[in-house]
Amino acid sequence: MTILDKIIEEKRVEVERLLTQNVELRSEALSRPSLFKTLYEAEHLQVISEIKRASPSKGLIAEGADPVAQAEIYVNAGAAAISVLTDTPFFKGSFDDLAAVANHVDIPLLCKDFIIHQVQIDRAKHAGASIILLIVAALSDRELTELHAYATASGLEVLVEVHDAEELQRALAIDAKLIGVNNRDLRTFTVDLKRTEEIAALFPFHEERVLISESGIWEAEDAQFVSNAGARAVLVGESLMRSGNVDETLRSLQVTFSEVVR
Ligand SMILES: O=P(O)(O)OC[C@@H](O)[C@@H](O)c1c[nH]c2ccccc12
Repeated sequence: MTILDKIIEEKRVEVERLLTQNVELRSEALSRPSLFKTLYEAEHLQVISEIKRASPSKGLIAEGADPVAQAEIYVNAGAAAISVLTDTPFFKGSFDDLAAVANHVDIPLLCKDFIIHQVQIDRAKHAGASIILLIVAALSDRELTELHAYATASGLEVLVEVHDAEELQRALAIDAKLIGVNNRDLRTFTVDLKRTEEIAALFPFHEERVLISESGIWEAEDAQFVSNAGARAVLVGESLMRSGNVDETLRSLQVTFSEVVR
């Protein structure tokens, strides 16, 4: 059993609990700018900055981090959006972290979790997120289609995460606009930025879609590599959480675009 299977198993328990507890998850209409628009109109590589306390591959990263203080640094350093991990058992995040950040920043906000049921989408929106993540590898075609439609109808944007050519086709089949390549294999934890290059070679850049490169971005050179391949944004967690100068690290990643996306 892979770690992804274990996480999904845990999510099924979480969903059962949410459904039986009948938690009140109605929420107001959203008022955050569109991430798609922000990225599509950008003039240089954009950074989606993540609040990440721990991960199954790295263990503790920054357990005691203050998500609000971290988010404020991200905003001031020009982050296009903020991602907050909300899974507790494996990532030590929470919906309290997400809600706290939501109350302090007004840029696009991603609820980073393993979504397998609509009730999790309601919960993400309730906590103040404007974007949810759907991981193609964790979902059947039917689940992917239904959850994508449900989130979109709820007024949320959806980042659809892929790892190979077949998953890219599944993302395109549901007309995903924001497509993320995870450079980390969620089954083996191997990180390879060439994943972005491979997917970019198959990506329909002439259509109104945005390619985002996720994971394993540490320095400007990494950012430039995926930017040259055609990414409009990077999703960065660990290097920002560990940085002694978050502002400087984040600014250094906002490199120039390649011709591919112009
Ligand atoms: O810490 P990194 O290597 O910069 O990675 C950030 C982000 O891409 C990673 O946290 C991530 C990408 N997709 C995910 C899906 C679930 C959990 C986490 C992730």
